[in-house]
Amino acid sequence: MTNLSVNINKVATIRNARGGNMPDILKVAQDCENFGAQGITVHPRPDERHIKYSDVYALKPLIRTEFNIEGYPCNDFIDLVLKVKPTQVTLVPDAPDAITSNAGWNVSANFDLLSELVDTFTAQGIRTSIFVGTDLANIELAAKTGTDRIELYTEPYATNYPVNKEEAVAPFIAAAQLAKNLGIGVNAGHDLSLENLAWFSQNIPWLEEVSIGHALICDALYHGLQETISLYKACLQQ
Ligand SMILES: CC(=O)[C@@H](O)[C@H](O)COP(=O)(O)O
Ligand SMILES: NCC(=O)COP(=O)(O)O
Repeated sequence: MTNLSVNINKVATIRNARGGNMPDILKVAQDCENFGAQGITVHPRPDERHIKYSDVYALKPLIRTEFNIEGYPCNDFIDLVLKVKPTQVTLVPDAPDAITSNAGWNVSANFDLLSELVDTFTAQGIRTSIFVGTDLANIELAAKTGTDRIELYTEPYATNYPVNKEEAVAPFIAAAQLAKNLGIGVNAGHDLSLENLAWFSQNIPWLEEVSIGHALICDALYHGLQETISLYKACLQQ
């Protein structure tokens, strides 16, 4: 079974637009869980333009499912994760000014950093995941850091899906198969949507988790949050 983790960054973006507390992201996170989400993902960025560090602390005691914190491992982020102790930390190599995540790690160039971080978080009982593209040598190196999982960066899949869905998913099947053979779990995320999720899931049924935010929150404008979460979960059950 593949778990759906709802990324609530975009909900915080709407809240921050007016400086008040509407929508209440703590309530939204709890409602996502009540509506069937199996996890909540947040991706705090240094400028706190959506999820704020204070949100992450406030969410921790409320989350009953899996809590996944994603982000670039600057000192403040590492400190936050060690204090909050989420279920999972996903290490993402995005620059502080990135509009959104736009690449996976070059593991070779960051091997010592990633290995040390994996050790640090593992020692605190936090599951680790490293955000990567589909390059196979890079995934082999990621496994050598001792990470529990990788998260496949699916933006290239989402872009190519409307052009040729077989070709779009092929490198992701190979990458996920290699990770499975290496004994590490596979998560996926970025630009997954109601349009492209079912095909991805059918082709990689051993996927542990998808984290989805942007498209899911956009769909919720039309379907409502409860129905939207059901629709996404249905894509994972085909
Ligand atoms: C790692 C990843 O792909 C997502 O966490 C994405 O970066 C969401 O961040 P934004 O909500 O800032 O786009
Ligand atoms: N890890 C990916 C994520 O959390 C959500 O990405 P997106 O659906 O907002 O593109």
